[in-house]
Amino acid sequence: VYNWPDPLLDNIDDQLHVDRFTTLNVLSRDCATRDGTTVGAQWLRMAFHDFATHDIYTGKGGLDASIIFELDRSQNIGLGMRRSLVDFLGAPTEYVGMADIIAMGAVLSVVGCGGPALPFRAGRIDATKAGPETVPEPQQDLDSHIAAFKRLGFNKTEMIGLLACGHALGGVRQADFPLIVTPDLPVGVTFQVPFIFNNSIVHEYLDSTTINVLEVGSNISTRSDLRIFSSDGNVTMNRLASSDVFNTECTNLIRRMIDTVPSTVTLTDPVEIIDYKVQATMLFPSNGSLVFLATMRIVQDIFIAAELLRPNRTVTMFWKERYGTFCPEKGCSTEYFELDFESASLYGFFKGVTQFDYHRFRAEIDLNTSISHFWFEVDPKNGSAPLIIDNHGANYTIDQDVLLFDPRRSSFTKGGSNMVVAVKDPSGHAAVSAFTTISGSPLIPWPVNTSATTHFALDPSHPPADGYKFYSAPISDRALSNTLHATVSGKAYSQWVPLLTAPGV
Ligand code: HEM
Repeated sequence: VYNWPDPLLDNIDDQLHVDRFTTLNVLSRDCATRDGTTVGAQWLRMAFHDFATHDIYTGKGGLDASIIFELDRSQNIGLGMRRSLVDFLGAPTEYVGMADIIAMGAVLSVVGCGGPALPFRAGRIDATKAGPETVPEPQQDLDSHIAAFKRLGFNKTEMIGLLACGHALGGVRQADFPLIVTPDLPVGVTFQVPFIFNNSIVHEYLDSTTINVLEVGSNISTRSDLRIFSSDGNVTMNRLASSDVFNTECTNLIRRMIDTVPSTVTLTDPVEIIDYKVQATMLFPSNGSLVFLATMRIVQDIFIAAELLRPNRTVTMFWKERYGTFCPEKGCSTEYFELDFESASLYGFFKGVTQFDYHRFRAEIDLNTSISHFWFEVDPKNGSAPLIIDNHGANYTIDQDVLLFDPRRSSFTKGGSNMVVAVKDPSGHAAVSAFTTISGSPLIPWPVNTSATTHFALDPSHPPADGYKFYSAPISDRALSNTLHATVSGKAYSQWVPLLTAPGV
């Protein structure tokens, strides 16, 4: 169960289900073509090669993004690898690793090309170095492939299935494999004719109409698909000729592939859409009060402007004081000031959600009594009882009001931002820093995120106000997210800042 705050599940939920949250949904949509193949094919191959370093005997390797350190190997040749990493570059955060994004790429590639919506688990941990050189290669013989897949945790039947599922997308490029795609063949040879995820690969194999060079290429030693597909007398391929069986088995096999992680890693349960989700919270001092911003996202299963569908529904935010008494017994409250909505991703559609309604709240909080926790009441005004949304009874707790990101005093320019932080600190000598996750690295030639720690200084252009002192520091425009840290009067505080602005700032 998701409980707020949970930066990992929070972000994965958005990436998977909210169409415009990430470019990955947009890139993978309609099985978009690129480089003579499809974006989805490039992503799925990437996931396979990352997984292919696993070893069931040692429990090491698997979906761990070690591929980032393995790109110079001949077994990972291909433009698609680097292209995929560039696609994925902006998607990880301090809490979401590249390995989760590579796995998500496989899920989005299948669904984006018309295949089933695979369950997605989160929590993979990124490797810090290369894994073994163990990706199966087309010139190897059948016994080597059986042994390689056994080491990956897949028996012969499962190997045939996973290969048929994987080679439903994409093909072999002459530029990458000139000895396989020989000059008598077209420059790019696809594994199956339609550019969609279905079992044509199986039918074209069974009725000998295939153009897959790994089956019928003139170089016999690299006909690895043929050797594998025929290795059990076609029992598996005949079974996969049913498209229902193909979809069910591919769901299971590709899911197992992307869930193959080092034995030290524990994945979450499959990520489901969060029905009522608190987002974009910010608390900061402004003109004699504390401003508190929050968004309540509610899922919808009908695509229609929220006002038309729910003319009477009210959504109210409540909160209680941190110190003393100020609010009425049932809490201080406010209505939302804005309602907008976003379309669900294709993957979200598969889970029955079409759109998300965003109720934006902006509360003026009494400076002296501050805020300790908040919750919501959703009244459908249709005769059914109002619903209390309170983080499954635990309330949405604001753990401190000492160290706060101040979006109004911060300024954002093209070259980055001047981040201003408010600290309730009588001494004026707090040690304030930000741990920043940065997209890309100037030091390494492949796309990988890095991190940096920035130290803040008291900012004379923002004089003390409302009991707070203001510290500032420049933050790179490539910052993906920041976590603030401060030690005030010997006590450590931290605050995660995934967003630099929010509706209502
Ligand atoms: C014995 C096992 C396998 C061998 C020898 C093999 C070999 C190959 C080769 C030579 C290519 C061409 C790459 C290029 O031209 O750049 C390719 C492409 C591809 N492979 Fe495999 N593969 C194997 C298993 C798998 C598996 C298990 C999957 C996924 C589940 C997979 C997914 C893909 C995809 C999606 C492509 C197309 C990439 C594109 O079009 O950009 N392969 N494979």
